[in-house]
Amino acid sequence: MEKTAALNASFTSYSLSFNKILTPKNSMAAVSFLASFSPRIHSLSSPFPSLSIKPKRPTNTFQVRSVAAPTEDVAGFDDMVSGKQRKYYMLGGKGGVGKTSCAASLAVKFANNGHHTLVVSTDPAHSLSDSFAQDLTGGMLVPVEGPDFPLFALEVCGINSKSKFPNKPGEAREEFRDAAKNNGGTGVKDFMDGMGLGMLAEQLGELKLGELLDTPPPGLDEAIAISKVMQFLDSPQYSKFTRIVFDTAPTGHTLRLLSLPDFLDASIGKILKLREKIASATSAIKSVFGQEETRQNAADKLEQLRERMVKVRDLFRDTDSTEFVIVTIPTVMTVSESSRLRASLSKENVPVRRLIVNQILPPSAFDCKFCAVKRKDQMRALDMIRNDPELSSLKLIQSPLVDMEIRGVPALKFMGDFVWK
Ligand SMILES: Nc1ncnc2c1ncn2[C@@H]1O[C@H](COP(=O)(O)OP(=O)(O)OP(=O)(O)O)[C@@H](O)[C@H]1O
Repeated sequence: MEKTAALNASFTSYSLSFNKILTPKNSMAAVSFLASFSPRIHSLSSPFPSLSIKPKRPTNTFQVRSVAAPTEDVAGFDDMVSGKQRKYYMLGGKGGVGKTSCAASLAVKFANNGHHTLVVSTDPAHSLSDSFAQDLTGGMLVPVEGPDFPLFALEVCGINSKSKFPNKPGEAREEFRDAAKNNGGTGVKDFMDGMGLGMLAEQLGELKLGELLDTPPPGLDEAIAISKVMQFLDSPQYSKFTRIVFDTAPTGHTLRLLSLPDFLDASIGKILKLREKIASATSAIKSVFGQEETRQNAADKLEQLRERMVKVRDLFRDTDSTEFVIVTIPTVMTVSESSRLRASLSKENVPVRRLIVNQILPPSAFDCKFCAVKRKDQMRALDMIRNDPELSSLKLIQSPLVDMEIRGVPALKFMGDFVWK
């Protein structure tokens, strides 16, 4: 009872703070612009109930159909929300394009449609707390206040986080470092160099172990975080979650994360094989590796790590339960990167169906010089999408640049209503 009252009070205060940002004047402008974007905007509930939503068609309107013609019909939000079997949505793209806002708005919409939802940030630089305007730090499940149905958030593996959650990056790295070191890391290489065992040392060198240990492959933290979240999700306590939304790290990390299992597969396999060889070489070298039991533990740890990475890769490839949504903005550079991301995801067999083009300039009858140039630029980028072999087949979701920061549950609901249709 107390909790409900607290939730309501908090929701009201969020609504109030949102209303403070959205003045009746700019809200009206935003709403009529949104109405011009799609006929379905009629159903959008304005943060100002007294304002009616009148669709009008300003001069500079982008036509969805003229931008991209998907080769296959991709179902809309109705399909994303239907069914109680668990589904995963990963949102990714270049830094700053609006991944977190889109992920958070999707999570709010799932929760408001009756799904127990979990939104997870695996981006080492989290912004879920900022996006929801609530403190969601701590590396544990935190209830998000505001949505109609339970929504939980989890920020994992922030580089500087003081997380209590057992997968902060320090631990992820230590886990990897320990496992690899016990199986023939740089210490062993130096030792063998000193003993004149050049050939074996060379073989170790080939594995680039020093590099691996000093700078663990980018994407490792995120991969370990995702794999641990998956471990939790297998437990009964988490079985209630039917929609899991991942706010992933910027493109580069995601790509490396996808190639990581293969990389680790090869490296770990080699490390384990080499360990056997070296272990039987001399008892002096054997002593470097410690007791048999310790070696076995370390070997098991490495093997577990490899298995978990493979699970993460399999999750990304599961067409029935998973979808990767690319978020971009209409600039040539960002669209080019999105195209490369799509190509890499296709190569890894990761299902992608939708492309969100965020921050499109609102239509206006009177453009200033700056806006006119900007609009032309955006048109060029949208044209690129239409002609891009990787992107043109995706369902295009156009999301307008709004004149306020998307922050807090009411704002995210507002955004969700025009992005997720
Ligand atoms: N359509 C939009 N209109 C106006 N502001 C937006 C829009 N989309 C996102 N923003 C704002 O842009 C900023 C960056 O958004 P967000 O944090 O969602 O991006 P991101 O891709 O997750 O960034 P990062 O890669 O740094 O995590 C935020 O201040 C957000 O409120």
